[in-house]
Amino acid sequence: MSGSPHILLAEDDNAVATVIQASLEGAGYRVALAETRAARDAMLAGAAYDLLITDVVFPDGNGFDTLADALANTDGCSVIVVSAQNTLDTAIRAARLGSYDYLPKPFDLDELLKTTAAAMHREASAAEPAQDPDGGEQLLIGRTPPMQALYRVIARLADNDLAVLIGGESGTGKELVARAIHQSGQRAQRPFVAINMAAIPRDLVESELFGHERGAFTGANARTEGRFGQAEGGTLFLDEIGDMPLDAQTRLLRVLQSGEYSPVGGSEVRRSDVRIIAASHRSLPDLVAEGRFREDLFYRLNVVPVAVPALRERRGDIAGLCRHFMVGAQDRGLPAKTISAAALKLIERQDWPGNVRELENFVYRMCVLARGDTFGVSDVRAQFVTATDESGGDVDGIDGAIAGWLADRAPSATGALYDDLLARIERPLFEYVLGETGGNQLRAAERLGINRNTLRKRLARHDLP
Ligand SMILES: Nc1ncnc2c1ncn2[C@@H]1O[C@H](COP(=O)(O)OP(=O)(O)OP(=O)(O)O)[C@@H](O)[C@H]1O
Repeated sequence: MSGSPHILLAEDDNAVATVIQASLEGAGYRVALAETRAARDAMLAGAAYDLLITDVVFPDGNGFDTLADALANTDGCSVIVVSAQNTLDTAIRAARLGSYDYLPKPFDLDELLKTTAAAMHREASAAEPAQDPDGGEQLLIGRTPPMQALYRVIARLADNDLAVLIGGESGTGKELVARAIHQSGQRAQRPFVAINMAAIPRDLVESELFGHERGAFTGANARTEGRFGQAEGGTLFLDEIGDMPLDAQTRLLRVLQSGEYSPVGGSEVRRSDVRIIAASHRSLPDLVAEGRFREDLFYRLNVVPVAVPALRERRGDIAGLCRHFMVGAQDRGLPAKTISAAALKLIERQDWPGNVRELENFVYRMCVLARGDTFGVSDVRAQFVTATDESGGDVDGIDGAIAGWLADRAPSATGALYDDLLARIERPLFEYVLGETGGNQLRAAERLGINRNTLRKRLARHDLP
């Protein structure tokens, strides 16, 4: 076995280490084990490994803090980071350290084996360890697999200037993703400038983007700097790019190709150094097919497509987002509240067609309107009813009502749920049908499809006439 690749596995949890070690050895690798950060760093200095698979949180400190130094002494050892700290910051720190990949825990052993095999065969040039940044403010909340996938893409975009096109439904967080790409990259200290194409009158788009000289058009009383100028050295975020008029698209394409632009009404040529991130909630290929978006501009912007998942595809993030927005509510001067576990379950079942923005507004509304310090199921349901009335659609329906009823009950309560729920449903059902038949029990029984005597007995049980 001495010729097979040698892996150092740094993992303080014995059970996890045993499983990973067995799986790697089963695939033919030699595996050495380090249970602390200090042991890991000492072993890296003392022997040559082809690959380090390392956890992040160790009893003797954060595994990232010493990793760059420890790797500097190795002969280009590849790294796979495995961590339960599933934040964007972890993905970015892993990428910055030149790690081959980052696997959020829990992960699939097959996935680890695939990543290990790929890391063994990768090009040596991919291993340039970069500076390890300090963890910044956490912008994006979410730890579900779709968010992990998104973090990995963002981390890979941090150290280059490739154009990015962000897709995703309205309110999913596209602008936040653009900010995260900016903040985690080398332009972080330079401006991030956002412009929403849908919000600018057609005639003003070019002057908004490139600025104008005094007197360039009626009303241009002073010289202004456009967004390209404001974003110089940083990132320009073009939101709702699908709404950009065709002539402005042509101009933008020219600027992206040449790296130069002139203000409207001016002849001075300026060089531009901005990273372009565009976003659209509409499908740009569809707009291209309809002749409303230039195909060449689409390809220029779509160098790296990034898809932001809808909230209903990551319901597991809803609780964390709710807590995040409840803290945010206090920053906005709204009352501090907590939320019951049952109410959270109800919120998690919603579809949230307006995505995170709708959830955020919902939480703020609850903070203002709910009585008491804790939102309960009834508070949440009352707000859903309001939302249904506002949208004219069925937000929750009978499934939601049953979920809410169940959520009010202790999970350990057993034995009577079925009868209790039927009794709860029977009363309004009977009342409604008897109302329709003017109190005629025979016709009500026919409509209900049950025996008249059965109906009579049940009515007596509910004290209904
Ligand atoms: N993952 C997230 N963590 C925390 N807040 C989020 C997250 N995603 C979205 N938000 C919040 O939801 C709101 C909407 O996000 P954002 O404006 O980025 O969405 P968008 O996809 O750009 O929307 P639109 O398509 O309408 O422009 C913002 O207040 C943002 O802060």
